[in-house]
Amino acid sequence: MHDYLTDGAEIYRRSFATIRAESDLSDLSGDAETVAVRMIHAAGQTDLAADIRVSARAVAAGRAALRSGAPILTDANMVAHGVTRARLPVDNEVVCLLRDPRVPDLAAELGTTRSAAAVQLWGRKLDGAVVAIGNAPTALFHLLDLLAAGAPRPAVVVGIPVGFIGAAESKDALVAEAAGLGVEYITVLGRRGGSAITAAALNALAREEEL
Ligand SMILES: C/C1=C2N=C(/C=C3N=C(/C(C)=C4\N[C@@](C)([C@@H]5N=C1[C@](C)(CCC(=O)O)[C@H]5CC(=O)O)[C@@](C)(CC(=O)O)[C@@H]4CCC(=O)O)[C@@](C)(CC(=O)O)[C@@H]\3CCC(=O)O)C(C)(C)[C@@H]/2CCC(=O)O
Repeated sequence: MHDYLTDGAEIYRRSFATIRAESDLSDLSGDAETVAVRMIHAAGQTDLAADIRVSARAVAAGRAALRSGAPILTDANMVAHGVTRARLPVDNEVVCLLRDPRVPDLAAELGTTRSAAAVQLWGRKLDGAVVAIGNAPTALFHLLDLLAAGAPRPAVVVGIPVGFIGAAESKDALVAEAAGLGVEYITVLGRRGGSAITAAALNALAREEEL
């Protein structure tokens, strides 16, 4: 028999104590810190803190949007499935259009990925929404292009795509362009990111709690 911890609450307690002991969270404000802690928890990497960037009003804007019933728009089904529905304040709609039947033709027409084409289909739903891009760099680039062209403003962009091709660049563009576009953001600079970290950030926005 292996000797290991089986009490879920105690696993969480020790986990968050370890994160707080090993992470330098000093650059993050109070509400950003609680979101960052959940992101670090999902990544299992305490040095993630150094790369996390949260714009000044991102957490407040995201929480207010969710309380007022805004939808969550995601690039990947993995992000959508990671949202803990019980944490959502008003049973907010969680939307991923990647499997919409219009997507393959639209992607071919636009000459881009299915992930980016699905973003195009968000349309007016973008207005005041909580956007979460956790997988596809092309989805984040396409969103920034749509916003620059005058698309409705989401309340916050949780933009944390992962990978080697375009991920760091798309997140640098988000940070550089957000103020000019009038959007709040939560991101992780560099190659790291992904659906789990993004879903964790959404779950932290969905319910305020001290960890
Ligand atoms: C280039 C792509 C990347 N995908 C990565 C990592 C993961 N992707 C997984 C899965 C299951 C999916 N990835 C797609 C989004 C698919 N991935 C791509 C694209 C080819 C292009 C996106 C882009 O570059 O912006 C993309 C297909 C598209 O046309 O948009 C997915 C839709 C593919 C599919 O199954 O059809 C699918 C998402 C399904 C869903 O959740 O809805 C992985 C689980 C990989 C695997 O299956 O082994 C993994 C998940 C990572 C995560 O945490 O989300 C990268 C690394 C992001 C990479 C982009 C950058 C790079 O460096 O290559």
